[in-house]
Parts: sequence; structure tokens; C-alpha cells
Amino acid sequence: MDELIIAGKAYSSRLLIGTGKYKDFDETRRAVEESGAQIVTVAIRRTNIGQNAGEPSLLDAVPPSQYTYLPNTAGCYSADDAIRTLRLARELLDGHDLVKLEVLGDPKTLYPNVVETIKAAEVLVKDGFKVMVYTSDDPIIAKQLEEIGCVAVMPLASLIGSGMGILNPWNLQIIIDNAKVPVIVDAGVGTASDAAIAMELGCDGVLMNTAIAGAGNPVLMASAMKKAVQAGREAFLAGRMPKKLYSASPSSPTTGMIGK
Ligand SMILES: CC(=O)[C@@H](O)[C@H](O)COP(=O)(O)O
Repeated sequence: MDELIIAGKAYSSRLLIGTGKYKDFDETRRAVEESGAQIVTVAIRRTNIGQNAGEPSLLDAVPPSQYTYLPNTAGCYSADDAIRTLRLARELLDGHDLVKLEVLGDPKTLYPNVVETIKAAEVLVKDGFKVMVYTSDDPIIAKQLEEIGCVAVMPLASLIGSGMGILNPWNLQIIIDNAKVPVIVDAGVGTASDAAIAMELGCDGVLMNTAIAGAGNPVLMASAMKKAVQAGREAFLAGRMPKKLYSASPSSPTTGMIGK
């Protein structure tokens, strides 16, 4: 078994997906099912998980009895705001303590504000939350967040919703090499090959939303992402052949060739 372990719990899928930006909850449900994801993020400030009685609820489309909910702090720009949002989530979800912390720097780039993120992580970890944390691809900050006690670090591939793919594989590699907790690339994945590359680098998982929800056919893209994450993981475990820079090597043997 090659399982992803987060905060002591094992998951067979290494693809985590967001539940926002779909046409309706039925499309969300079909994409989540097709992706094989077991962990789904929920933007507490934007998604009805029972706060608005009488309105369609994510709880019905993606039941928390079948999936691990990962409440997130999308839309929070300060540590205080993020802390308040996750305490509310814990109340709404009956003491659920696995959460995704993201504190954003500005509405244009949605780039993480790492100073506020660190402040919030310190408070939340002390408060008993199991914190998976969205961060920049800065290896020093990633290590600091791990040392605070976050259960997973989630560096961006590129800006949220941009689909630009992995901008700095070198930084991700340093983060992976130094980490003792799972490293999950979060945000910026555009298509299946981006997810495969993240996994080939040695990431423990990939979290995405827009690449699936914003695709022409979200359900088909969810299926592609599932396979890409699996393929990338297998390629990582298999071990890449050594690169031969500008030196070819024939695929068939040359010894015993006729006429030699
Ligand atoms: C869904 C989630 O939790 C976010 O971190 C974010 O939306 C992911 O980014 P993309 O939408 O670029 O995949």
C-alpha cells in the first residue's frame, strides 16, 4: 500500500480537490466522484454547509460521512480573520479539527501573506487544530511552518486560479528534500501534466480546484487528474532513468551486430 498519511490518517488518493467554481452542486458531486479524491476543501465563507437553512448544501452533494472535509480560509487577509473562520468551521462541523489555513496578501495575486500565515498557524496549532497550510514556495518559510506543528505544507505551483503550472520546480524540490511532513502542491495547476510533474518531483499530493472546475468538461478533467497524479507518483517511486545531456545511447544492443 502506498498511502498518503496526514495527521495520522491514511488516504489512498493523493489528489485533493476544491469544491468551488462548479456550475452547481451536482457537477461538484460528479467531479469529486470521478477524481477519486477523499479530501475536499470547503471555503467556509462561501459555501453553504448548513449556515443557510433551506438552501442547497454541499453536505448533501458531498457527504462528510464519505469524504474528509478540509475547511479553508479562502478570502481571509489577516491572521485574526483566518482564526475566527476556522473556529466557526469547527463549530459548524461538530469539532472537526483538520483544516486548511490560507492567509492571502492581496486580492489581485491571492499570494500568501506568510507573516500573517505564521501568526495564524501558531495560534491554531496551540488551539488543537491540525493545520494544513498554504504557503509560498519559499523553503525557509515552509520549514518554519512545519516546525510550528503544521501537519502538511502546501506550497503554490503558481497563483491561485491562474493555471500557469509549476513555476519553480527547484524550490519545490528543496522543500520536499527538507520536509518531514507531507508536501502538497496547492494552486496554479493548469492541466494533467502539471499534476504529474509535481508528483514526479516527489510531492506527496496535489490540491487543485480551477483546473477541474474551469475545464470544458470538469468531470472528464477530474478523471484525467486522477490518472496524472497516479502516473506521476508511480514514476517517482520507479525512479527516473539518469539524464544523459547531449549524449545519445542506442536502444538496441550493438554487440554481435552483423557486419561488425
Ligand atoms: C481550493 C483551494 O483550497 C485553493 O487553495 C485554491 O483554489 C486552489 O488553487 P487552484 O484553483 O489554482 O487549483
